[in-house]
Amino acid sequence: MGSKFPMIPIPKAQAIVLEQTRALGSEAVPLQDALGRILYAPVTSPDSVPPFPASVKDGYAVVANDGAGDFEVAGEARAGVMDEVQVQAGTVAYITTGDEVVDPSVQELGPGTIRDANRSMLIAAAAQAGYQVTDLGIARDTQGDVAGCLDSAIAKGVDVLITTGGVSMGDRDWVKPLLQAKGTIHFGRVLMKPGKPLTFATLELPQGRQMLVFGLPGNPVSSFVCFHLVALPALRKMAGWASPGLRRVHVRLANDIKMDPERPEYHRATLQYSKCPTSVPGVDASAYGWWALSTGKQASSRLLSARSANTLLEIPQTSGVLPAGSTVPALLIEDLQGMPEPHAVDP
Ligand SMILES: Nc1nc2c(c(=O)[nH]1)N[C@H]1C(S)=C(S)[C@@H](COP(=O)(O)OP(=O)(O)OC[C@H]3O[C@@H](n4cnc5c(N)ncnc54)[C@H](O)[C@@H]3O)O[C@H]1N2
Ligand code: MOO
Repeated sequence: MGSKFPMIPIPKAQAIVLEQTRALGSEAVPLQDALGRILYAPVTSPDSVPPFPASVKDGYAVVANDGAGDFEVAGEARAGVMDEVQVQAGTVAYITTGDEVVDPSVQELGPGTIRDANRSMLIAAAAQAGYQVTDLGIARDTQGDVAGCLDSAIAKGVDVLITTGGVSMGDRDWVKPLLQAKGTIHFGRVLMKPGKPLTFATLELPQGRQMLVFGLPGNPVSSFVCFHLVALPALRKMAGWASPGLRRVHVRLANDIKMDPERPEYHRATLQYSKCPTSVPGVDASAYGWWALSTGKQASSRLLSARSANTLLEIPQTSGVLPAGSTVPALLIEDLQGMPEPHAVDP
């Protein structure tokens, strides 16, 4: 029997998620924990900048009243008179599911077990977005264990819960049935590769609050792609970003890419500014440009396809091959500080 959830396109899934995501008021965090967070309200400095005559160095002088002004979080320490700052509120928790999944620190893998690749990856990705994630451990594939972990997220009153695994069609895939019993599933299948069984639900919490739940597929790459495409924009909106979607640029392919007639693919690639890093017919080998180099085989179990990936190429759902040299839309998932240096391909 097929899934009862309609397959929806990714832009629709993203729109549903953002519609359900609210800004949540403010919380105080120590200044040093405010990296990546958005100020809840403007902060005004009582001091002039610079706070003493330094015109030789700085090239200007101000009177005290001219020096006051609003600061982003990065400038907050200079704004002064505080060791805490009010930022947009929001809490996040994470649960791995799977009988076969074990803590990565185990010395030797037993038969039929696999180290948990998703937990550290997703907790780190949420940390990059400014959230310290509560780790709720590993739930076994039993109704009781998954329900127990969901209940502890509810008891903690977290605003966002991210889970991996247990969202497909097996009789031990408990995430969807439990979310349906405890809340509302907004979608349970998305037309995307990888990540088809991606699930999004909302659960009502006391005092009119709600918890957003992202049931990401267990395959490590599927969870990585789904996190960036669907959960990250929600975290950004909750954090106060006015425009929380991934930034799209247009780049040229350095490799041929085979397309899939069944699903649009989010192909992991490294975007770099360089001469063309491969030999592409008709391309001037001495000219610089923005090139996307595929990370190789894109199987959803091959986490190496995420290594060095700073972009997801939006490969259309159709048959045939997109030849190297074609221009494609690309979603940025990292800053570009780590991209290969141009001179690395131009000694
Ligand atoms: N009848 C159907 N079966 C499946 C469908 C379908 O449409 N109909 N879709 C397939 C697709 S596509 C995906 S993606 C998977 C996702 O299923 P689950 O979310 O239930 O994932 P699991 O079965 O729990 O795990 C999949 C795979 O990944 C490994 N895994 C899981 N968690 C981790 C982890 N934390 N660290 C490392 N590896 C992990 C797990 O061992 C499995 O090998 O469903 C298909 N099935
Ligand atoms: O949609 Mo699944 O993520 O292809 O393996």
